[in-house]
Amino acid sequence: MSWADRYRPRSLSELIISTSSLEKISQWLDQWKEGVPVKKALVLYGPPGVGKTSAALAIAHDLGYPFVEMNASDQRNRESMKSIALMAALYQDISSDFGIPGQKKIILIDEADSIFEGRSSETGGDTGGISELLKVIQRTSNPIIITMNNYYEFRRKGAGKGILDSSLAIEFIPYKRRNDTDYKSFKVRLNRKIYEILQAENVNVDQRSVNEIIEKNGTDIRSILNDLESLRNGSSSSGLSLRDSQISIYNVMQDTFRSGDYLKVLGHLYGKDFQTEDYLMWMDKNLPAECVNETDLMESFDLISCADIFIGRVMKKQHYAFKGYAEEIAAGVSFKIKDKNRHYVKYEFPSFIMQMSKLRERRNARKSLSLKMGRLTHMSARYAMEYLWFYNIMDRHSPDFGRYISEKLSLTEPELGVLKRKRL
Ligand SMILES: Nc1ncnc2c1ncn2[C@@H]1O[C@H](COP(=O)(O)OP(=O)(O)OP(=O)(O)O)[C@@H](O)[C@H]1O
Repeated sequence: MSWADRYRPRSLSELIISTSSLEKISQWLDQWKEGVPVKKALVLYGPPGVGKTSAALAIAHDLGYPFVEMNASDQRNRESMKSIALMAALYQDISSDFGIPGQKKIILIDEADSIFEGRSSETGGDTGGISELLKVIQRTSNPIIITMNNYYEFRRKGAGKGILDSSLAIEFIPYKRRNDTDYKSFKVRLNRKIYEILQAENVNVDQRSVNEIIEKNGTDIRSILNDLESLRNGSSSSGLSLRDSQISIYNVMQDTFRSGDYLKVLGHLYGKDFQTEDYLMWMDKNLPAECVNETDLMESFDLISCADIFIGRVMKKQHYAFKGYAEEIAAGVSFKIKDKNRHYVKYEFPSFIMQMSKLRERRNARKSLSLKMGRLTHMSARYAMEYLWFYNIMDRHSPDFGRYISEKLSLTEPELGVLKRKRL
């Protein structure tokens, strides 16, 4: 199943449409909950891939009605329209026979404008199907939803005008200008949807590539999702690829543990934009959870420690060519793990990196606190740093001191932590 199908909005609240369109649809739904409204048909029109069919399905879901669907491009003739009408009528009769009063169903006529395709103009392109549809609308007590691309073309032909006049028509994507607030909210919601899909699919694409895809496809969400998916499959026509985009440490690690494809992992490592030493730390932390076989675990750790030696040489001698050696050795873990773990493993953040970042934060807080205290007491930051122990004692013996200093110097949370000598 494609991403566009898998992530089709199920309810109206998940649909990315303008507030005014949503309001109109909601009002129409409310009317159906109370009885049979004057406008029994809802026409949703707009360019492809903007959510017309999804909206119809979401309406059926939200109303809790079953639906009968007819794709007009498949069966364009009078008979099929008749059978729809018959089914709708039958359904109600059966419902009332079984004592289920008022059970309605939605009749969906998808891509209605294709009913005219290839028809002669003598009858306005209509072979009877459209006039039959008009009759269904007039007689039915079921909600009818009609989707189409070209509203004005439809209106010009046969009974098209009659249908549109007796329906509530809503245009999809009526963004007038690019700085329109609806367009802005469309982009925010679209980005959120994309982010959620990428998370669920465990795929990492950088924002630049996402923006380019949105820019290229405009408001066609189906094409946007298709392009993103083809990026993942490596068959993108957009000129972008995951290589250009950021590949997360998480994905590379997963490929190292599970793909068994040494060259693929090496390719990721050459194009990565994270540090090799971070990659080694992540591997070190998560190897035990991934390896189900002790020998695999031992041999993999051996490779990681070997790679670490080369990273050490990079740091000591500033010999950056050794980084490549470290990567080639570490990627070897992909063929060391022979027994693949088939279960889901939640990777953990390496505690060392976390500890280091906390230490870095603490060091910076020490510096900035010393600078502030130095200014207050007319001494250098370096000198003030030597007296931090003293300020801490002052604070412990007189809580007012801490409060006073904190307010006077507008101390940040980490700086206050240093003053109070809070543990990391
Ligand atoms: N407004 C939207 N909100 C959320 N997802 C959308 C929206 N529009 C399209 N999509 C995504 O694109 C897919 C295709 O949308 P849909 O079939 O509803 O478009 P359409 O407007 O009916 O297109 P067409 O005119 O080609 O039939 C959906 O399954 C969904 O994943």
